[in-house]
Amino acid sequence: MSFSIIQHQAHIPPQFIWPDHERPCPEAPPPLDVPPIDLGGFTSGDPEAVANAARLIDQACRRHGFFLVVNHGIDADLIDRVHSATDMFFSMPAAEKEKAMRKPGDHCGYASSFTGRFSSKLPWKETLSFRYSADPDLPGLVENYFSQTLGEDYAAFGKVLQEYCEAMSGVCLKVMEVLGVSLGVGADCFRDFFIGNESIMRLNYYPPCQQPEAALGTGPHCDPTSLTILHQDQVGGLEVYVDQKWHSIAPNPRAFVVNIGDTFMALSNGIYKGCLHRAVVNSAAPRRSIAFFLCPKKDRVVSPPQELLSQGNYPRLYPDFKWPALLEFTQKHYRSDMKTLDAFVAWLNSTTKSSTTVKTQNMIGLDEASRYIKMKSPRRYSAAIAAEASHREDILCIGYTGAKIAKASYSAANDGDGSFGKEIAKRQYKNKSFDPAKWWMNHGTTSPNLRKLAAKILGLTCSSSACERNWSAFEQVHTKKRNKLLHDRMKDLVFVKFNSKLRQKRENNTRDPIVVEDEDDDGNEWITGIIPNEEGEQEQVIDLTDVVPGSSSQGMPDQRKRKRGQDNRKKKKFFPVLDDEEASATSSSEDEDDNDTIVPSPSASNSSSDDDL
Ligand SMILES: C=C1C[C@]23C[C@H]1CC[C@H]2[C@]1(C)CCC[C@@](C)(C(=O)O)[C@H]1[C@@H]3C(=O)O
Ligand SMILES: O=C(O)CCC(=O)C(=O)O
Ligand SMILES: [Fe+2]
Repeated sequence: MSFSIIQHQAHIPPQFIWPDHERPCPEAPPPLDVPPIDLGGFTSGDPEAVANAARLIDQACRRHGFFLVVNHGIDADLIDRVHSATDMFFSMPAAEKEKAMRKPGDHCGYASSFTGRFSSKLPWKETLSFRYSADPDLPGLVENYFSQTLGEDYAAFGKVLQEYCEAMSGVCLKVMEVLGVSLGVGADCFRDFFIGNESIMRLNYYPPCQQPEAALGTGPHCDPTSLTILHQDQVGGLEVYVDQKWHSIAPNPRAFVVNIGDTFMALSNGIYKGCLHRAVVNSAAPRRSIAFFLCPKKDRVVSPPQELLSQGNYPRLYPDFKWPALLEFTQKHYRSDMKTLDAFVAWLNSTTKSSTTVKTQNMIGLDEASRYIKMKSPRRYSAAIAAEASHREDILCIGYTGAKIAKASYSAANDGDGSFGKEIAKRQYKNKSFDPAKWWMNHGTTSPNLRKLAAKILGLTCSSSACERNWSAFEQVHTKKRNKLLHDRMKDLVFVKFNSKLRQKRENNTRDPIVVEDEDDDGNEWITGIIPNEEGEQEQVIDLTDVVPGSSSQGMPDQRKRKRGQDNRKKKKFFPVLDDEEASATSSSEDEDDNDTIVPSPSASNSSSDDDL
């Protein structure tokens, strides 16, 4: 679909028509008050200029993430040459532009109206995107792209854009210094993170549209990248959504419009925000904007600096990730909008459950939480680690909530708040073996709601091993051949088996817990009460009446003799619990059972899948 045709049509194709609630405002929106950051002043090192720049950028980024950069030092002539080159490219015949056609799943190349990419709400624009790398080992990446993709006739075009990208990379690093100072982590912190950045340059061309009230040049979105440096021409059309309404950002040829992207929002642990913005079109004149999207090197892990977290900006809002994963998500799985980062995190969690391609070291809010927990309370730490190991948001939240509770109790106990401040509360808090749930039940009266929550969460078992052992006992009772036991009987058998083993362990306390004994249970004689002795003839039944609740002597199988092969396994106490008919029912299959491999006692290796946790 070529704009050279549709841009003159009174009625635009339906795919370009946006739903009413997303259409441009009928009236021109009010201008957004974006502070001009004097980059030259900051760079001069003048304390007042530095402080002023940091203050203004902090205010803007905590609110909407947009600001202007002035006194940036970029040659106005260079900017003009880029706009001219942009005009030249988009005025070429479609066939020429299509030599650089974007390939599906790739963010580079020429795209027109995005017909091949989205089925509705198509943006009214043509774009040309390409990679830039600040890596000194990759000089001239932009220049080469143009020569190789469009031919040597475009070498000069590529040279201009290469020079512009290098200038943009420099401006970004300077802005990162200001952001570092404003967040109190130092000028080098974020700057160093983006050294050698592998960024994206995009030329936007918005043709005139005969139904501008129903179309959008670029739909509402937050940039998934780290920082965007945008230079728009004098036509205007950029709008930002702040305080529940759209605002315009007036063109200013001497200023770059800069905004925080999702990746930097994650880097700042949500302190600085990416913001919803869009581009509207008009029926009279084409509009151009040039966007440089700063992205970190592909191997950089996007994780807030420790200095930020130790300042108490905690818990973690986003897990660790690498930019290529987010980029792939926007190119192959999700159309960037205002929820891209949240959708990405959910996607990340689901993919990390099935693969380890993405480091799962920091799940949602947990890494710092579990570090805190470990420092304060090993038991809570184990809850968090179990949660982390389980990849389960609900348990993750417990881990994270556990940390908050740990933090609350720690500060309360130390600040001497109410019931928390009693000597016994402090003493028991310092006692690491004291049960945290009991601590809260004893001393949480000052905050009853938190006490209830704490008791629930800190009282949770943080591992499933007890359940696993029980399920293993179940597997030894319910076999493929003994599968007709009634539900209650089944429960009783598992109860007796599980507890008889516990009793054996307790009685047989000489057992070295390290040595894993061959804990076979002799083909389940414990169920029928038929126990082979050393010679294999004498069979003996032990009356359970006083041991197993609900069993009755008449239910006990009487003595039966049965020839057995020499059985030199250790004689063990087992408790017959089947009544006669069931015993006979199983005894016929019992012989078959004998050739079942004896199921080993539940082992730690019985790892459960996530689903079981
Ligand atoms: C990584 C990117 C994806 C987009 C280009 C860069 C940064 C901004 C993204 C985008 C412009 C946000 C709005 C939707 C989008 C599809 C577009 O209109 O072009 C986005 C870009 C893209 O996915 O190509
Ligand atoms: O063209 C504009 O003014 C904004 C474009 C934009 O937001 C983008 O390309 O991400
Ligand atoms: Fe954008």
